[in-house]
Amino acid sequence: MTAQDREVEGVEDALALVARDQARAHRPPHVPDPAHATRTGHDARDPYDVEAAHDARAPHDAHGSHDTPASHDDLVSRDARTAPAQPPGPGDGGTAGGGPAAGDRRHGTAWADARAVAGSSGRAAPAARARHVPLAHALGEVLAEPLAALTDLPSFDTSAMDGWAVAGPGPWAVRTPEGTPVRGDAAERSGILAGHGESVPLPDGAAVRIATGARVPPEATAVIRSEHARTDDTGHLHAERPVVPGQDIRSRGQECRSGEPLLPAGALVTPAVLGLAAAAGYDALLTVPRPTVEVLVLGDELLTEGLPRDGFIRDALGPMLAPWLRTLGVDVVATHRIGDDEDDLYRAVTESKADLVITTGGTAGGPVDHVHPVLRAADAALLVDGVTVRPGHPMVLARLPSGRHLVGLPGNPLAAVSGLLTLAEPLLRALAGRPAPPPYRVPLRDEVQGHPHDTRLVPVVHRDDGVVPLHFNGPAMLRGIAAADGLAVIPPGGARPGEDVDVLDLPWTASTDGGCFT
Ligand SMILES: Nc1nc2c(c(=O)[nH]1)N[C@H]1C(S)=C(S)[C@@H](COP(=O)(O)OP(=O)(O)OC[C@H]3O[C@@H](n4cnc5c(N)ncnc54)[C@H](O)[C@@H]3O)O[C@H]1N2
Ligand code: MOO
Repeated sequence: MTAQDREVEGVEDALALVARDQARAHRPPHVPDPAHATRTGHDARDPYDVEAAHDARAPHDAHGSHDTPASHDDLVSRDARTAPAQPPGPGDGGTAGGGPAAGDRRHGTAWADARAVAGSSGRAAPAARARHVPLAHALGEVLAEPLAALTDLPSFDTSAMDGWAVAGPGPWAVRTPEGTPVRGDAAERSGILAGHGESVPLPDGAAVRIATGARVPPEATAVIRSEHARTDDTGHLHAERPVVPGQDIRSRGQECRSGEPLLPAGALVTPAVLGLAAAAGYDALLTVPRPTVEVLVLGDELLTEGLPRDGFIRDALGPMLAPWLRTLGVDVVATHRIGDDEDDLYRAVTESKADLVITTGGTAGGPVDHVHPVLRAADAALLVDGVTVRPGHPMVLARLPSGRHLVGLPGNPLAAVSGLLTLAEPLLRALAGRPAPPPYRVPLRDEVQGHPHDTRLVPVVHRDDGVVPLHFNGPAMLRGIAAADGLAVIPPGGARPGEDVDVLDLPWTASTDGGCFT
């Protein structure tokens, strides 16, 4: 690990903490007013107005030249929408050199199909060996077997209050836990405490001082709270309100019986699950290990610090991906920066021991775009080669001969986010044994223009009356997504105001996701 890599790790940890803190709020606190985010002068124009127009001129040629001037006529409004072109189904089993998935760069796999292929490829991966881990290390993993109670809970009849255990009707003769009559202060001090062994049975007409959490003596019929009873000089206890049999006694097995299933296999181990498991008698849990991921950031033009200069730009993906991935419950083993060198990339890909290698950049057909040549040389099977989604259409999913996976994210930063959510997230969820969050739809507040044939993923922010699409959503821009709390899935042809659209939550806004525990 280089000094730079170590520095990046530090930044990532800090961002992971920010993510965790933000997960506590339903929506991120920093989300600006969408009116501001969407309508601040002409710079806030949807950049897709330009880039989609180019794409619409040559919608079937992801890698062709885009030299036609932009025209507003090329955009497709929802009203004018015709039935979207049916892209081919997901390819599977092609190789990087050809085959059903590899060949059709002109269309690519439909967005929903690409996600399904990624998920099923993760599920089909050789099952990661579940193993027992101490409770302290199980947070954020997934149960590989149901959590069954190892004991009754509570495991004995327990006093729910500080007070007096009594048997039968009162008044009661006060005694010590051992059965000796007692009065005055001595009676107050001689009670049954939590953590003490079983005391002698309490005969009818007797009372003994008892603490919250202590074992109720056999034959006791109720517990009376200290504030609801008084003792007299003769060593008797008097209730100051009616006593209901069983009151303030937590009876053994009230919460569960030994062997009773408490949670199903596949449940995420949250802090509450750790507490329940400990209460139910567990020292260790059988869990699916977190998938491991190695991130390879490609590009000779990337700087890791300071201002962009002389054609160099800052690496936006190195600082973003590892913490984002950690919110998905994975173990990011390293983020490495690799120049535009094919041999280095080949070595890094084929020597990685991670379950998933994620590359950034180099997916297109430029002179130093080495992802496809390396996958060919590594004899990888291309499961998804291009997706009909904007941004991000050159994304790629491959399975290496070792059975490990590679996701190639396009270099444009928002395109990389699109690839992350389209391919990496469903794959990693499946590898981790985690269920996908239930899909949900929300009305769109403002119209979003569509691509004629491709799905669009557009950063949005939730408001009471629906989701508001944010501008600055071009493939190279992170300004929109940084202010967003979700990505709206815009079907080919676009969506009108009020139309329901699918929304993908960002992990730091989905507090039920479990992603904040990493
Ligand atoms: N002739 C064509 N060229 C391109 C097409 C096309 O269809 N025909 N598609 C464009 C689209 S869409 C995308 S997306 C990109 C994908 O390119 P690559 O995956 O090969 O990525 P690069 O060329 O390496 O980089 C693209 C862009 O992103 C910047 N970049 C790369 N890495 C980072 C990073 N870590 N942080 C910030 N920015 C990064 C890079 O400097 C480039 O500007 O291809 C288009 N080209
Ligand atoms: O539009 Mo590219 O697909 O920049 O992602």
